[in-house]
Amino acid sequence: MASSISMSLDIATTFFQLSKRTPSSLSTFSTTFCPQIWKRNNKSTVSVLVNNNNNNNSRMVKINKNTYASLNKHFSCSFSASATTASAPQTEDSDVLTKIPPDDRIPATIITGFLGSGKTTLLNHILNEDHGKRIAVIENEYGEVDIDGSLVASKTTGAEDIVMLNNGCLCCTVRGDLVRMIGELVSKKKGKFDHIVIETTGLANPAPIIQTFYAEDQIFNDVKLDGVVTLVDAKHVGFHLDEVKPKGVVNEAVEQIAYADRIIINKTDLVGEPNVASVVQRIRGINSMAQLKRTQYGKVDLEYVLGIGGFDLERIESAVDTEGSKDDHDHHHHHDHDHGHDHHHNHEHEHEHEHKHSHDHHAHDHTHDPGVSSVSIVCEGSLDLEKANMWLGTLLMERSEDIYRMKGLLSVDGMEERFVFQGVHDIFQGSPDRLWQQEEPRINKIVFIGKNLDRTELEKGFKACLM
Ligand SMILES: Nc1nc2c(ncn2[C@@H]2O[C@H](COP(=O)(O)OP(=O)(O)OP(=O)(O)O)[C@@H](O)[C@H]2O)c(=O)[nH]1
Repeated sequence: MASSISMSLDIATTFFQLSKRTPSSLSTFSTTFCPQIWKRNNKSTVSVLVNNNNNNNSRMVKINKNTYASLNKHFSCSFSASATTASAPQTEDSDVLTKIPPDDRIPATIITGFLGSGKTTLLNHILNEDHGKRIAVIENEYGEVDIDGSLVASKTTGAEDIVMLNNGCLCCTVRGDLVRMIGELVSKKKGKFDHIVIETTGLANPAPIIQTFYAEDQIFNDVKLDGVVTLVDAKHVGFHLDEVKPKGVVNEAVEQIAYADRIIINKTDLVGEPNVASVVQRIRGINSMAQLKRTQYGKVDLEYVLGIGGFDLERIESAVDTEGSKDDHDHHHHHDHDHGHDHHHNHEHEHEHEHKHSHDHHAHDHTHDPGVSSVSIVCEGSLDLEKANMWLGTLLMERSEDIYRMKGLLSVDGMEERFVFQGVHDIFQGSPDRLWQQEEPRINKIVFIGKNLDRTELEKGFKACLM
């Protein structure tokens, strides 16, 4: 074990290893954010927020340009890092370390989806189901009259349900309101509810809402993001996805799918199976990580939408493991695959075979795809720590705007535990988790979802880090 401990300490000095942020009293410090020089206390865990944009994160510190000059030429970025005492501190003499401490914060689910896709219908379904959970609802209505609010309110039966309303779009004008609302909920009603559900407007881009959960200490310490659920209107989604936006303007329908942990293809009563199959195919091209379900009137099991753990490091494995094959409609897929196959469907069934080698035969070629897509890398072997640090660090600095979400499970040379990580743009969380078993093949798995992803380049970068 001694070697493991010294390795842990060694790795702890690096960017790669320093990033599990746990809720607690946050202490903030400035850092040059340099893997080689930054040391952490072994009894603390740390998260890193790499910030490329002008978000007004109060913990932002300027990077020391000289230190990082060799790593990155584009030095407009600033960085912040926060150290916090882990709730399950590691001790130097403990044999088996609890790497990922328990998290008892209140879970929050974001329900998103284009206008009319069925968000309120789903919300009502959630509130009316007999699940024993006390749910606080934050409703975001864009416009003067909060029609959605009254719809929800009229159907809300549980006394603990709290309906909160506001005007403006959560993703732009009212982020501050969201922070305040959650803050108020927590301070005034803590203990009176078990889950927060936030329904966004149909035009919301989920990214800033997701980031709010990490950027604001006030929220981060009490509430954890459980997952993003995206409703898709089976009939109209194709039209929305195709909509060409002016340069620099996001296509919300694409964004909402890209950030999702769970996708609900709703209104399947309005279209035939071939249409649904093609919708599935398009969605898979954007987001191959999310689970997918087809429904009518948002009728899904509540476990599908609540308690997802989409941002939990403990659940990375299940996210990257079955990546690409998580459609509730397997039967139809096999059917489509047999008769009307194309490379997208192949993709959904080929991961099993690809574990022994990297994705040279990856059926889903997104190379130079200017749109939003998914790229996965599955490859056996162990990574050179320094190279991997450099690769991921550089990638985050240069491409964080384009990388919407990423999840990974890595084997690092000399490290006895698996390293798991997840990221949303400039937010990166990582931690060692369980030990590799003796006979277990050391397979690395990474999934990226983002814009302008070049699979060949990503694979090349990854492979260059292998021992
Ligand atoms: N046919 C059909 N209609 C549905 C289904 N689900 C919801 N609807 C109807 O679609 C309309 C829009 O549903 P909402 O739940 O209000 O959709 P929303 O996403 O909250 O809409 P916005 O708040 O405008 O973004 C309502 O009239 C629903 O009754 C479905 O599966 N099939």
